[in-house]
Amino acid sequence: MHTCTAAVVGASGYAGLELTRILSRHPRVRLAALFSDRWSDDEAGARLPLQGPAAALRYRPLAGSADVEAEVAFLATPAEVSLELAPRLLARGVRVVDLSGAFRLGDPALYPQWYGFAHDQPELLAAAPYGLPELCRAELAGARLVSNPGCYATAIALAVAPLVKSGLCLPDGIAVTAMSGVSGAGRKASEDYSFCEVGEDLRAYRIGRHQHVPEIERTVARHAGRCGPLSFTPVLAPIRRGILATCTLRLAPGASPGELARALEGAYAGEPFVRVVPADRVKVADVARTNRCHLGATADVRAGLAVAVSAIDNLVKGAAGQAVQAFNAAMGFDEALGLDLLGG
Ligand SMILES: NC(=O)C1=CN([C@@H]2O[C@H](COP(=O)(O)OP(=O)(O)OC[C@H]3O[C@@H](n4cnc5c(N)ncnc54)[C@H](OP(=O)(O)O)[C@@H]3O)[C@@H](O)[C@H]2O)C=CC1
Ligand SMILES: CC(=O)N[C@@H](CCC(=O)OP(=O)(O)O)C(=O)O
Repeated sequence: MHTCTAAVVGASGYAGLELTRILSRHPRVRLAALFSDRWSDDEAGARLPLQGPAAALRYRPLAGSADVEAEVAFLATPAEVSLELAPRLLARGVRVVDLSGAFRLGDPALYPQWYGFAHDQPELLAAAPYGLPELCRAELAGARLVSNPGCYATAIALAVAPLVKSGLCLPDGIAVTAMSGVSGAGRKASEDYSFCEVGEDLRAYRIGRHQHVPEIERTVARHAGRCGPLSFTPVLAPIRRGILATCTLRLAPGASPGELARALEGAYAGEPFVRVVPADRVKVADVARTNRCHLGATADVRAGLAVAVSAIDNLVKGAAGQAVQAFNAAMGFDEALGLDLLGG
């Protein structure tokens, strides 16, 4: 049975740590290299409670990552860093799963506005399959470059896309508010994310201009045929991890409340990581440290609106777990390999 050698770049970050944990226990993966500048030469076992051979690996500086001797590299790096690394690694025959937004939007013209940099890899951008297996599985088999979805985008697209596709909700006028734990911002040492600023507080940010807006619109449109401009308000919440997204959609004429939950159940029947539950039972605590998304929908008939609620762990289904799920799909492995130990 083939065992795939893997490297994690950005291994000292929150997503990189989670990837290291998951990959160190993946039955078809051997972790071969961990790249981190700040932890260069430290033993992985001294930073994380790892078991097995992964504990003896030493972090290596990112400068040497052109020499990645692994079949697959997981890039848990900022988007500009991934944009530079991915083509170099692909040219050396290394398969790449990128956790950043560098390859998510399809169109290079969108990058200056939403990510603040110009994109110089239009061919890779056009060709990179989107690593959200529940909605884009067909693209993933054999992929050499996987573009892993954003955390908010995962929670929101999984809730919204089937409701629009079913015709029960309209593609225009969708509005979403989603709260995220602070780990969503990465290991930033800035005042805004310090304990005293974040603790016991809630605040909205980047209203209507968050980088996941075009990603969500693209994913819903590809799955459901159309998605009008979507309004998104992210909110920073005083928890470590987890996202709760509340999505409001206009009900189509004649759509009945009971049909909404049935549309979600039909869309995700047989999916190991998506559970449909009553909308007021969707809880971050139930998905924390797992690769699951819990979601539900109900109708506010008086207002003519559907309300869909979705919860994920931003570091697992929103980042590292999803990356491993998409990697499994690309390799032809069972999608749950290495992820089942995180909790069923
Ligand atoms: N946190 C989350 O919930 C999610 C994150 N993502 C994406 O995954 C990627 C990693 O995120 P996350 O782990 O949160 O980020 P962190 O900030 O926690 O970690 C990023 C890591 O990348 C390395 N790095 C390499 N080059 C640079 C650079 N120029 N500037 C800063 N860091 C650099 C750093 O390691 P070192 O200094 O040791 O080399 C750092 O630890 C990002 O693209 C992020 O947008 C996606 C979905 C969810
Ligand atoms: C709380 C918080 O700050 N969250 C991050 C989510 C980052 C993410 O998912 O990633 P990409 O940068 O890869 O799109 C944000 O809003 O930017």
